[in-house]
Amino acid sequence: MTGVCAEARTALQVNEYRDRVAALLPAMPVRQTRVIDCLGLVLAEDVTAPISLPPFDNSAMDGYAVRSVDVVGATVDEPVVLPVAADLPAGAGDLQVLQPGTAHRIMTGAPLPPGADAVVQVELTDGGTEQVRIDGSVPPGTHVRRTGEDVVAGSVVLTAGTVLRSGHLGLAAAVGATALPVRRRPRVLLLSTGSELVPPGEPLGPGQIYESNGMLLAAAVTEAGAEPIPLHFVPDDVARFRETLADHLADADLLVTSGGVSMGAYEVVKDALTDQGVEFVKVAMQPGGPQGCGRYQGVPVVTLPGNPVSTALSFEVFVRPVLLAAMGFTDVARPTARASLTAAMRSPKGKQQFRRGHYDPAAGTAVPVGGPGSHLLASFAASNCLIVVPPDVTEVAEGDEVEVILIS
Ligand SMILES: Nc1nc2c(c(=O)[nH]1)N[C@H]1C(S)=C(S)[C@@H](COP(=O)(O)OP(=O)(O)OC[C@H]3O[C@@H](n4cnc5c(N)ncnc54)[C@H](O)[C@@H]3O)O[C@H]1N2
Ligand code: MOO
Repeated sequence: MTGVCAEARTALQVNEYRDRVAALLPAMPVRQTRVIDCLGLVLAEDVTAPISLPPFDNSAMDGYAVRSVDVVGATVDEPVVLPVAADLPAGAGDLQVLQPGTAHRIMTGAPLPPGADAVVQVELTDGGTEQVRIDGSVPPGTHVRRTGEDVVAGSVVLTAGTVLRSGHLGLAAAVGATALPVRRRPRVLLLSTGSELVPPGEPLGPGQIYESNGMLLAAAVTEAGAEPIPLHFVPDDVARFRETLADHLADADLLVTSGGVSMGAYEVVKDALTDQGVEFVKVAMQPGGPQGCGRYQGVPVVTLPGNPVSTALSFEVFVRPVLLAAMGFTDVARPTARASLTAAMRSPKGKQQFRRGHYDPAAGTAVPVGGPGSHLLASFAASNCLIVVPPDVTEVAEGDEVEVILIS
């Protein structure tokens, strides 16, 4: 009992440990990055449009460019007939002036010829190519898209801090940008540990399990917008652990390991990194109690506990916010909600519990999914929220209001 009490006293609170991890990773440098590679990243500087959009007055319809005065009073019964003096497909560059009393056949997106002030859409005509019969009048400006109506050259089109979505990237391309200033994605070295691990695809021997934390973490790093460098796994062998990292540390912004951090006899991560700049601690949370962080050979390290849900949750609570902050996101927290719990739950005293659940926004309920065990990966996968039970709460009754963190 003495050890447990001592541990409870020395355990860090979730926020304290989160701050320690957060201090490890600096903001990533800003790089001009190919537009296609910027999806989901934060724009680091304002972007100014070198051109207007549209860049020139052009037609919004397939039809005929005219002077509106030339078609005043045109109707089906009393049409106006004009000679067609030019044909303007989209991309036409060499424009003749539209002479009074003539029409130019024009396609959507083609530049409006000088002298024209309106477009008659083809449906109001006989579609002629030598001359055209126009069955309706059009006021000036009809079906004309004006220069700069959308964007004026020299104006800011994308503001620093924007999280770049498809529309923003389309706009960047529309004003001719090939690269945008964004913070580089952190490169995250991932190494799992455990002599029981076997890669999926191979037969399982006695006592063996498939390695899954590496897959989960690589996907979670990608989901966060960072770049995983998966080193897969090593057995519980300190020399192998160090050798495997040796060639890759120089390329990494962060090393994330899983397993080997608890109290057993073969804690490879703890053995390899203790007194090497990494401190191992207990955090007052469940799952995810045993943790470690620091720097190994100058590289920020976060060592996650090996149980699959512990790994997943520890990444969620400690690593994901740090990656987002390093990429320039200001809002790094997941959305939360208040919900009515549909079944009673117990929680260990002094620990912040993150139970897996299903949040139903319409009903305002949180349904616990599976039990508290940190091996219950299927329950985690079936969840869309984490139900938070604060450290000072040991029992929550059915119908009690709880905080949920929305993770998907
Ligand atoms: N005497 C104590 N034992 C344990 C304590 C403790 O405080 N005292 N803490 C428990 C808690 S809580 C956790 S969490 C685990 C953390 O242990 P490790 O980080 O050392 O993890 P391992 O022992 O290596 O593995 C735990 C568990 O997870 C499985 N595992 C590990 N890596 C993977 C992987 N890459 N893919 C799939 N599954 C993995 C492993 O087989 C074990 O079943 O310690 C408790 N023990
Ligand atoms: O704290 Mo461990 O991470 O529950 O299973």
